[in-house]
Amino acid sequence: MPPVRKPADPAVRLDSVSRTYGRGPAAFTALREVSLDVPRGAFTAVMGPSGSGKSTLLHCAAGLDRVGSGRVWLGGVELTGMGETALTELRRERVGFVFQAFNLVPALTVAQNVTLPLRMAGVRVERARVAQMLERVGLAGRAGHRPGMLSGGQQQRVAIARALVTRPEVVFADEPTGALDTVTAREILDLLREAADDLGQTVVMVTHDPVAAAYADTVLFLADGRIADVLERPGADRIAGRMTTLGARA
Ligand SMILES: Nc1ncnc2c1ncn2[C@@H]1O[C@H](COP(=O)(O)OP(=O)(O)OP(=O)(O)O)[C@@H](O)[C@H]1O
Repeated sequence: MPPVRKPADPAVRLDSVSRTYGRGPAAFTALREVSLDVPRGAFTAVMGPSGSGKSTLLHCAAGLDRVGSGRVWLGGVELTGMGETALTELRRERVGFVFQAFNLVPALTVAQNVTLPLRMAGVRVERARVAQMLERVGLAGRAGHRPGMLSGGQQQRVAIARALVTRPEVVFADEPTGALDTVTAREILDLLREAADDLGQTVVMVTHDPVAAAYADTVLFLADGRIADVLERPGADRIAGRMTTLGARA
């Protein structure tokens, strides 16, 4: 009899996740029984009207926020019920983050910013690996510069190198192009796309921009805290059209 192959664990799994902010009459349910699997090595975009729960979904999946009910796994490890210390460690070692505001440490050089997660995790820093990461994001000559000497797009490249350097289970990007001009935004999206294609890096990105979402393999649409639709490899026009029917201005 052929061996039974167990399907590979998804990079992220949410099982019937709900999240309510506040209590009593002021309570607001931002996620309502959301279930999804994010496949490994894929680039997934999360779209939806303002307030539909995109950031809440990302924070719950990344272990930055606690769910009210339901269960969350990251790389086969269940986050739900994990203690704060274990969660912090897991985020440090298995998750990469890219934010709209770059979030670099201004007093540190580019190379020091990139190696920060490794040093915090007590992992020996391989110089060659850092050089390789800076090369990948097009900043080979900038290792000794401070973030203040770089453009916004260059700072976001540093943030991407920092997110990739630990070879995390997932890179979560929250509006990574929100503060950038169109041309620079495309360059950042190319880097995220290449991380998935060349490194097999799982990427989950929240965005408002249909053109940005069109770089992803899969686009999830949220509306009122629920998954309203999932499109595979849609073009920007189709994404914009779907957003319009969800009541958003795309
Ligand atoms: N800490 C909080 N306390 C109370 N309500 C919150 C909190 N965080 C988010 N919310 C509410 O939950 C809902 C979903 O918020 P969330 O930030 O996940 O939406 P979003 O889709 O990311 O929105 P946007 O596109 O505007 O960033 C919103 O109505 C928001 O006001």
